[in-house]
Amino acid sequence: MNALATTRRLLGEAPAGHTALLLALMLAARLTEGVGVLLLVPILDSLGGMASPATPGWIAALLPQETGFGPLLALFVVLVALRSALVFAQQVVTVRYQIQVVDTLRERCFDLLLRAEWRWLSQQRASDQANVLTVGINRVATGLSNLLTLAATLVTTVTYLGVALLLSWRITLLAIALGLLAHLLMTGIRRSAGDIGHKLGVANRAVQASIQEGLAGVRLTKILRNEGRHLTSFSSTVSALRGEQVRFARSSGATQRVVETGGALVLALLVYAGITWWAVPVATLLTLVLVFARLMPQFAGAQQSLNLWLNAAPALADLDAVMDQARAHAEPPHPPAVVPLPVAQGIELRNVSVIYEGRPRAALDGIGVTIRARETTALIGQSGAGKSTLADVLMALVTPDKGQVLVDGQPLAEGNRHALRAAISYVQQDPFLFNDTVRANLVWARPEASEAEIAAALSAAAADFVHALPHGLETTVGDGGVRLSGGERQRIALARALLGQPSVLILDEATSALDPENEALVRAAIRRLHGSLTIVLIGHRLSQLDEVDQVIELANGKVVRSGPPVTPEA
Ligand SMILES: Nc1ncnc2c1ncn2[C@@H]1O[C@H](COP(=O)(O)OP(=O)(O)OP(=O)(O)O)[C@@H](O)[C@H]1O
Repeated sequence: MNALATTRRLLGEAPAGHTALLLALMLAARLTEGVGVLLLVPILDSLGGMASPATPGWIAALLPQETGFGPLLALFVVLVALRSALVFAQQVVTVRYQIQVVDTLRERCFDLLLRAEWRWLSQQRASDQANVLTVGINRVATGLSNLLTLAATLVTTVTYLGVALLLSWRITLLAIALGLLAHLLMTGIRRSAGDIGHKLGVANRAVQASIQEGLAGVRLTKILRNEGRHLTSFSSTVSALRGEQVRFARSSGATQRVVETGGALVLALLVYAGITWWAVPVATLLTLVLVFARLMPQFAGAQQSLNLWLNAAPALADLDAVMDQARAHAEPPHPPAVVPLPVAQGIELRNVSVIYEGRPRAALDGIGVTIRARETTALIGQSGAGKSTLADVLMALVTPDKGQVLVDGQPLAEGNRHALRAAISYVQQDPFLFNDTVRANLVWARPEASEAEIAAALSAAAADFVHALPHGLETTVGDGGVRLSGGERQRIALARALLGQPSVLILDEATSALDPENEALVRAAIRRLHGSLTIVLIGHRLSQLDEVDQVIELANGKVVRSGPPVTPEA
């Protein structure tokens, strides 16, 4: 995406009224400033002592007859105060404008990601998405603020040039010609700003991934005593980022200094031309020098803003790419109030196949199984056999590439995916808990749950230990539940799943990481639930087959065994 398209895209995000107000404020502030500058000519004239009066006839005609030095100065101060008020209003509106555009973009991107198909999401790098939503969007904000500064600078430049044209068109045209030449000479610098911006995006993603993965795997890092290696790899990604930042600072700093020096040269040339070639009156020349002296930093600022904008533009392109992909993989929208499907008879997978992109082998290959209602089904198989994928199909998280899902004998309609999901609760091997209280973690499944329902769910999940915690239900569990043991986390996750009042409960390796005591507690809880709801137990092998009505064994994405459990010979 080039910078122009990016600009159009960003402005498209802003409410038109806001853009118009901002431009109107910029224009009014700059016009007031221009009038104030023009007023300097009669003020200088009124001081007397000038060789020849310079006030053009049209300015004199606008002023009351014989306006003295005092009233002219007072008018000047009023104009400066008015300009300050307008600039202040413009600054406030600019910040609001910027916040609104950036927050809208961030929220829309986050929403698109949350509503994307799980199959696509699971293949993305979460740290890249986090980077786009944090660092990337901040770069977009910086870019936008520079774009607005650029707009303000351009309005100021046009106003000043207008004032200068009114005073001396020859000097002004010479100044414009020199300015355009300088702009052309800086083409290379602008191109490099865009290029560095792109590299900064890559470097930022690497740093984010390094932080996220480093922190997520800190336990393993400690065990393997790999702290030093992690730090080295982190430092090298950071130093790559810093390298790009320094390159950019050097190129934009050089631009400023070149513009500053070139500016002095241009100013000297203009004064020389004004005095020796065109005999411009001193008051006019002094005012013009003031105008151009103020224009030089504006010009330098415009170059700087342009560079910063070009540098930030790739971040918006990255954001757009993520949003486009998420949009392309969006799940069908669901109605605001989802009524769970009853799942009174069961869920049947008929000849279901799932092939992940880039994988030579199907994760599920022509699967035909029925999960019967209010029975407990054990889904077993070696690692990679396809168990989790099958669970994802059952939960309507993954739509099969081939075959059908039938709920109570009816093919599952696209629009009913959320209704099926609402009927199912899922507990995974490493349950996810928010860094909040136990209560908040539980009611996440059903915000309207009563105290009695919470207590019943805790009891059914053998999680009554919660009442003995220092603050009971109000105890904070820490990041991901670190302040609880694995077994406690698992039982809270089970209680949360039960609080959702599911028809189907899927436990994905829910006990495999637990010690025998905790495993026995969770298993006993599951046993008590037998017959009251549909349960799917996922595991590599089934060490304890009690209360299991059906065993489905998968290997290489195919069903290799299905039927009642075989009781070992006594
Ligand atoms: N998001 C994904 N993208 C690409 N391939 C995937 C994805 N998820 C699973 N697979 C592949 O699909 C196959 C089945 O994986 P799945 O996770 O369903 O097996 P599993 O039986 O649950 O394994 P485990 O017991 O190790 O969790 C594997 O070859 C796996 O690598």
